[in-house]
Amino acid sequence: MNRVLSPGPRTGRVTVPGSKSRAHRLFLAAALGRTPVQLTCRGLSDDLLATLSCLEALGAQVENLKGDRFTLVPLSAPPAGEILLPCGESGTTLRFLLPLVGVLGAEAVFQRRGRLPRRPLEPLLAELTRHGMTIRAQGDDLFVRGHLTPGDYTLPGHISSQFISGLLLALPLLPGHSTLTLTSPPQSAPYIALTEQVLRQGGVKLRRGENAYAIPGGQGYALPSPQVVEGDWSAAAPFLCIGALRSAGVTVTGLTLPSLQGDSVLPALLEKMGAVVETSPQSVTVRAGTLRAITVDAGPIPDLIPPLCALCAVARGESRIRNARRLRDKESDRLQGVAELLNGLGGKLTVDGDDLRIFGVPRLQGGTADPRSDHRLAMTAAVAASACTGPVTVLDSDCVQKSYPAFWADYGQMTISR
Ligand SMILES: O=C(O)C1=C[C@@H](OP(=O)(O)O)[C@@H](O)[C@H](O)C1
Ligand SMILES: C=C(OP(=O)(O)O)C(=O)O
Repeated sequence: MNRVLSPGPRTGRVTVPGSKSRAHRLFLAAALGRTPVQLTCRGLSDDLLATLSCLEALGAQVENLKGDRFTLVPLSAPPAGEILLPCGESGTTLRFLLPLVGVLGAEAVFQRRGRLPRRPLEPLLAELTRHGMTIRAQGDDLFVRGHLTPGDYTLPGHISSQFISGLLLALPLLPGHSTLTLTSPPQSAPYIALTEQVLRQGGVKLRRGENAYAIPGGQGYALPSPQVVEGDWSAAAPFLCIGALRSAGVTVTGLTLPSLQGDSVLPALLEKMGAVVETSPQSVTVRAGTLRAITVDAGPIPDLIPPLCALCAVARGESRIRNARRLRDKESDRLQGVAELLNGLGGKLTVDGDDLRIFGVPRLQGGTADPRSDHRLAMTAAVAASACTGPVTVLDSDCVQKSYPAFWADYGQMTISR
């Protein structure tokens, strides 16, 4: 559905959904444990529902679903025969479940939608194949069988941290000792820290050396119950950026500080740009200041970059987003996509190799924004509308379902304050 956004700065208060990254990991750890875990996660998104559907297909059970709360009953043995795993467009679901299916020795078909079949997977597939699994692509589906064996695994660190997280979650369940060596320094490193946090909470041990892990086998998950998933800093980002455009500001609740989520660095980045930030244990409020350009390394915070670019588009001076090549491998080519989307609304952005250069202008004009079916680009258009003089038409705005189904409802509740 196309959606027309009125121009102008917004003010209001928003409660964000539970962290998608933390929830994926907790759901897996719960499904692989011995006793049921009660989970509360505000605003389950399509990606999280995909993970839950796959875990159910593998034999776990979702029980007593009431609003945002449910009980996950662990899987014992996966059902015999070919199991269909509907991953939707979720990279995390696919990359985390591939090695786990090998641990379970299940025969499965990973179903991929949207851009997912074209996102990077090769290095992970090569390691899984080298360690006992058979993987065959047919159209958008991946046919997988075989038992994963313990041993020495090697992965590049700079393509997707999800390859690394997937192996770290699965290898401790194998009967023997494994190692995982990274051949290049990890990007998206905070996401690996989130994985290590859930492993610790599940009582799973591993030793981290420099770019290598030693992973004892024969372990199992024992996640304490209940678990309440903390708020999602990536989902909060568009609203916090909108707050920086108006002195009345925006308050976001449901977040935790400090948090291991890499995107929790946003308040510090906004302060550096000149916004006024107040944090309390319950909320974060961002208000306008005189916005100035910033230079940011996209490596640890890829999902923050699109909404931040909308703010940089109207900050004084030239902003630089460095090391942003991996933005090309997300639900869309976000490097090109964010530049074209904001330029279409009156911004001045250029892609310069792996960097983005953003030349701040006083106001954006508005127009049509094509998010390329990418939720983070659709939310970026919503930030941009707050800095526009004319309306913004967002094409295919429902793509926000991937991470934040209530996004437009929450956005619509803010008031436009001129
Ligand atoms: O592990 C995770 O939860 C994620 C890791 C990041 O991907 P990459 O490691 O591919 O950068 C991030 O962009 C994605 O939205 C979620
Ligand atoms: C890239 C994302 O998710 P995934 O890799 O899980 O598809 C995202 O949510 O921005």
